[in-house]
Amino acid sequence: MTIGKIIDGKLFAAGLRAQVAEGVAAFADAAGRKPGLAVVLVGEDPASAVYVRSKGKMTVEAGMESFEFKRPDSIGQEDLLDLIEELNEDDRVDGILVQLPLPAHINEAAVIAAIDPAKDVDGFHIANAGKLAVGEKALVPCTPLGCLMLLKDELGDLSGLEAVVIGRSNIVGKPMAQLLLQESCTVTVAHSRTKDLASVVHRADIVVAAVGRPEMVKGEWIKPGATVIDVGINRVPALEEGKTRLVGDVATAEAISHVRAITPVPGGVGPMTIAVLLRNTLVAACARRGIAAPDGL
Ligand SMILES: NC(=O)C1=CN([C@@H]2O[C@H](COP(=O)(O)OP(=O)(O)OC[C@H]3O[C@@H](n4cnc5c(N)ncnc54)[C@H](OP(=O)(O)O)[C@@H]3O)[C@@H](O)[C@H]2O)C=CC1
Ligand SMILES: Nc1nc(=O)c2c([nH]1)NC[C@@H]1CN(c3ccc(C(=O)N[C@@H](CCC(=O)O)C(=O)O)cc3)C=[N+]21
Ligand SMILES: [Mg+2]
Repeated sequence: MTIGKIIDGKLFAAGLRAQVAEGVAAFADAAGRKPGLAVVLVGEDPASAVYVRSKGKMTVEAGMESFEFKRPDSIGQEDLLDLIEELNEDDRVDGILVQLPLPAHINEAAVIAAIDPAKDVDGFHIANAGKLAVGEKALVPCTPLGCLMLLKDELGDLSGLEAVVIGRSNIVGKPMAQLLLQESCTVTVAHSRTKDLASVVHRADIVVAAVGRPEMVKGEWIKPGATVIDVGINRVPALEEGKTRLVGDVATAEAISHVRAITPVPGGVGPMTIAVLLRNTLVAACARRGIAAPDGL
């Protein structure tokens, strides 16, 4: 039995952040100011608050300006749209991220549509999603772009490979499929209505699991030698009373003996998402100022 490689997303992300920091310094020299990222958090969800704090810390560590806006659950849609309008007009702000999900009384699509596409560092605006779909230069969603970077680092050229993406959300599954298609993979997108998911997954040289179901993808589903990217972040009860732990969408302990390589949870895709967010903020800042973005980002 061979054991596959564990892809160190945390290490790769640290390298990317260091590269971004160099680009940030060059931008600041040329523009006379730092790139700025505004993060908007609505409500009190403790997990979201943790992510936002960690994003803010890493933004500052990369040499960028971090602006945080916390608003109560009770905020009205109009007030939220007014805040976004202010951020659109603020020249110190190059990137705007509105933490999702939003409370049920707020129309998420309307909020995303209000963000200036040039500042849409999540790549969720229809203008960016459309550009990605037709192959034009766009701000690309952070999580799938981070997954693609890990895949290219592990596999090199992806062309001709069978890729199966499990999940079809606008923020992970769909843009992931677009990116893999652009790399000339043969792409299948599976979802909750897919029949016989196990056999669909068994065709794949590349599996990207973005479902939100703890350890749903079983080891024996994986074709021997496939590369597996586990996007899932699921909090489950730990052995110790009252504690929780994070697991992905893949049963990693089983899968490890089938794969060529696999991302762990934690320490895989999650840190890449934040590093790519900083990368996108630098790219957006450069584009807004007409400054060339550093190569190889
Ligand atoms: N690491 C990171 O940085 C990030 C991690 N995540 C994590 O990734 C996971 C997915 O996130 P997201 O895309 O937002 O989730 P969504 O809930 O928006 O989408 C989940 C997708 O999985 C599909 N699905 C649900 N059940 C099954 C099933 N039994 N078999 C096959 N497909 C199924 C759904 O199908 P259908 O469309 O038919 O309902 C849907 O397309 C979550 O665990 C989330 O926490 C998300 C963002 C960033
Ligand atoms: N507008 C918007 N953009 C997002 O990109 C966005 C969002 N909303 N809402 C929530 C999801 C989730 N997400 C994660 C980012 C980092 C980790 C991450 O760093 N995870 C660590 C572990 C963190 C922990 O221990 O809890 C890891 O996997 O190693 C996870 C999840 C971004 N999201
Ligand atoms: Mg909503």
